[in-house]
Amino acid sequence: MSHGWGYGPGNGPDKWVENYPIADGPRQSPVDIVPGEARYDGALQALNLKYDPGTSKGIVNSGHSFQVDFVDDDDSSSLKGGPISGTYRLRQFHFHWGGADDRGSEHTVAGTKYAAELHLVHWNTKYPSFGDAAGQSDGLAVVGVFLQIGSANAQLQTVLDALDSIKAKGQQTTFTGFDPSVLLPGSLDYWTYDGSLTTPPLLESVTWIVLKEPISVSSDQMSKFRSLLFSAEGEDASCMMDNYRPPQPLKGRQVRASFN
Ligand SMILES: CC[C@H](C)CCC(=O)Nc1ccc(S(N)(=O)=O)cc1
Ligand SMILES: [Zn+2]
Repeated sequence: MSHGWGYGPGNGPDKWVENYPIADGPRQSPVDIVPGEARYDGALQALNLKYDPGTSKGIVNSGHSFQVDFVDDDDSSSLKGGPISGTYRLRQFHFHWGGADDRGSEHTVAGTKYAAELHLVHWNTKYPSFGDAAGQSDGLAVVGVFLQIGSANAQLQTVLDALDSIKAKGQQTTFTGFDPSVLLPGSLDYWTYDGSLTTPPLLESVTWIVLKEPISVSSDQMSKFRSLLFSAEGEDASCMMDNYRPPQPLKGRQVRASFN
């Protein structure tokens, strides 16, 4: 069996460069966002997110996270405005989280780690498909939302209630009628910078849009994330947690802020 990438001591983020040399590239993600060093850019437009619950399709345990996949045959669920030009279609959303409430996010804010981070993955419709877009410098746009420990999040709970049926790697089930807008915070203020996928193949094709305001998640809800397995049915069970890549060097990149 191939010794695929993961988050363990033998195949984790420090080892990825062996099979994915771009791991040491010039525009890798995530990064530490230092608010005092982010430059306000008045030319940045407001985010224009339009999501149609009719496009949500299913939920799957990918073995690295779990994701909700969307029908992306038209612009029903799409992102416009913000730092991007044109229309980017929603493909999927997923999360990264820690083994304890003090860690789990990929981006950090002046060194602060959040308990988890939501990624809404969109692709540029100037390219024929997600796979094509993923290989282009302006191909993807990912909206990142921090999850901060606090009161239970009822909207998030509807997603967590589906996890019992996708406990092991490769398991999936239908997940229709879900509007991901309910997972967004009140403010759409954001930081933005040019980066990459945060897991292999680590392609440098992502315009990152990280929201400043976190959403809440309770400690009990975080335990639900950790009840998933990295492993497939019949394999030695290994709990899915700490599936985050630590911050990478900025290498001269500027993080811009949409707010003052
Ligand atoms: C060509 C197909 C594509 C590269 C492989 C499948 C895929 O979608 N990967 C992916 C998506 C998002 C992130 S993140 N964590 O949001 O940066 C990381 C990895
Ligand atoms: Zn992600």
